[in-house]
Amino acid sequence: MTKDTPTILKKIIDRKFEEISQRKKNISERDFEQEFDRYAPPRGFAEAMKNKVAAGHSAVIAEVKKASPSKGVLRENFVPQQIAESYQKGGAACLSVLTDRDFFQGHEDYLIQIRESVELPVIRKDFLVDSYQIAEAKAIGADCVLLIVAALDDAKLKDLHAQATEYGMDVLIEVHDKAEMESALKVDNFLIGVNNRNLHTFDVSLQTTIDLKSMLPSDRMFVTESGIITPQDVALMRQHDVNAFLVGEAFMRADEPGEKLAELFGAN
Ligand SMILES: O=P(O)(O)OC[C@@H](O)[C@@H](O)c1c[nH]c2ccccc12
Repeated sequence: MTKDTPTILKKIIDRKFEEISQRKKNISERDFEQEFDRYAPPRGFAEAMKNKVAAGHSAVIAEVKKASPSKGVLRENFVPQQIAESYQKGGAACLSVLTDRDFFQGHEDYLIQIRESVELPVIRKDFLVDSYQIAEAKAIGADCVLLIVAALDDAKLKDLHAQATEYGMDVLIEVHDKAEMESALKVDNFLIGVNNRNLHTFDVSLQTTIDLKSMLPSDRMFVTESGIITPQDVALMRQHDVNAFLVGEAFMRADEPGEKLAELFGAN
């Protein structure tokens, strides 16, 4: 890959800006504001994570994701509410719902449906780069939003974080390397996710978590994200004192996603 080759992340973000400008023609940020109370009150996402850990369990964010750019379709039999109910039974702390349509075959409606069918807090998983999308997340009932440092400069990260917080949502700030971790730590936020997948190349290595773990002050929660597939992966993360996880693929490929969750994490 040369310096000028557009990375996967860059392609996704270019498309996001197009999507946002199209959506703005139909619905304004003001329109979203009218909807803010529809799904109130927000469910404490960070609180649910903390409670699991305080009770001596792993805190698992279980992801509802039909497809990904690197793996294609992960699950043919995709019924969002069924998956969410299965996760709730299996002991998930929180749910993650992909809303990106073009690359992950997600939808905002999945988040709405899921939040109506379970009691768990839900994060809107998307590539959020504009205040419009934060307002949209609030309007569809998201309890938390993902902010990806690789997609934002420091000023934008700070602004979107402030906006989400003002709306009463929690934030998961995602990083992949030391420089991004430094940016993330400039923001006063509890949940810091380390994505083991490089969003430019989509290569995955759990070593990313191991390398960045010591940078996080103990008053924050470290969430390891992506590439957790086997009991050995879980054991390796626990050896490094990581007890919060974000898992998608391993669950989505299982017939009963929640049973797979209980099998991978239940022993603890
Ligand atoms: O399916 P996996 O490898 O268990 O990964 C889940 C989650 O971490 C991954 O979907 C993810 C992490 N950060 C993202 C940002 C955008 C889209 C997706 C993601």
